[in-house]
Amino acid sequence: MLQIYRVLGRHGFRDSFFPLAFRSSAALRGFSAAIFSPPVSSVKLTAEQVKGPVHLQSVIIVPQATAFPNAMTSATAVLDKRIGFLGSGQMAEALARGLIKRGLVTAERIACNDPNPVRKELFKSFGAMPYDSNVDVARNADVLFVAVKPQHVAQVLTEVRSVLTETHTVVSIAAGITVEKLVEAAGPDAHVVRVMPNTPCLVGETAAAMCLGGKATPEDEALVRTIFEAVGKIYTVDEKLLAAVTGLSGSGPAYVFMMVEALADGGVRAGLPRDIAQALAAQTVLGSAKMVLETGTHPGALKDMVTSPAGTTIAGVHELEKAGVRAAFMSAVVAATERANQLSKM
Ligand SMILES: NC(=O)C1=CN([C@@H]2O[C@H](COP(=O)(O)OP(=O)(O)OC[C@H]3O[C@@H](n4cnc5c(N)ncnc54)[C@H](O)[C@@H]3O)[C@@H](O)[C@H]2O)C=CC1
Ligand SMILES: O=C(O)[C@@H]1CCC=N1
Repeated sequence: MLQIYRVLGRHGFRDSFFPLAFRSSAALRGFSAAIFSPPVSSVKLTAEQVKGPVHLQSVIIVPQATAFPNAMTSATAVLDKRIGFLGSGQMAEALARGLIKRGLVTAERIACNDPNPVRKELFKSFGAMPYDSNVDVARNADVLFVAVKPQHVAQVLTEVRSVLTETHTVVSIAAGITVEKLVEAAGPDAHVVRVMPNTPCLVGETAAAMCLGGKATPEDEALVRTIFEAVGKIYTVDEKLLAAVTGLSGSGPAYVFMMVEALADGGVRAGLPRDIAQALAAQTVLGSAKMVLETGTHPGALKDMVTSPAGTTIAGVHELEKAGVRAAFMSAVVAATERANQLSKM
């Protein structure tokens, strides 16, 4: 029977479970702060918990209070890798800040470059290390995020190609740039992972998907998973599905922000003060999303639970249906998906 050890949570850590094989393996080097309980072999593990040690091959657990006295949320691990950003724009900032906030990396282990000095100053302001060239970033990073606009991806990868080694994991977040193009620019030996994240990684709630390319290994995949699971959720998909991911979750925050803004406007129109209307709108979206995720109940059934016969909600729902709101959301996802497909052909 699989023997399970429990690593007791300390200083805000969640308890973790490890199969016996990992108790003495290299994967646990550095777990000096962890306390092992007696084996608890009867414990029921979720698939995620069993996968845990695999993800932890490149991390070291330390007590959060020692490592990150100012961390805003509890972290389970510190990544033993340096992170680099080629391009320090909106998405790079959201990811960098999210990773720091979650305590996965310390800011000084984040390298970045950008031709815009304002962006470099901004990264410097939260403790990251700006460099003068993309090559310098690559030399000072193990995980190298390509976070420029799609049309600049080939150029920046070609620039750093000569300094890439097999220890680099190159992660492109560019919409529509295929792994084939990434490998063409980075070289056939590059460990390439293509990810489509979204900006809520800033608050630890990204919805992302990835696929592997070039010489990328399961270790690269596990590493990228560790990074994105620190700031939300990530799924591995076939590359052909990444355009749809881009149309749904990559672009999706914009649709939801528009919805929150419009709901708040409706509240103001109905007489609420702006600040209360906006807070109620955002909290309603948050709570409803949580109900979908945590209950596993179909959203249609959850909607039915709100709509009383001849009540208020059905009157509102009727207006949404008359305006074609469902078709509008579907069309938005499809249009953004088509645009992502266009980008990959350019
Ligand atoms: N913004 C979003 O919500 C999401 C963006 N993405 C992808 O992330 C990538 C970046 O998007 P954003 O952050 O929104 O764009 P952005 O325009 O905010 O950031 C791109 C940055 O790259 C810099 N840059 C341009 N040429 C460069 C070079 N040669 N070397 C280094 N830096 C250079 C620009 O100065 C800019 O600051 C895009 O490929 C996009 O498809 C993916 C998912 C979501
Ligand atoms: O609008 C864009 O092209 C990027 C990709 C996904 C979200 N923003």
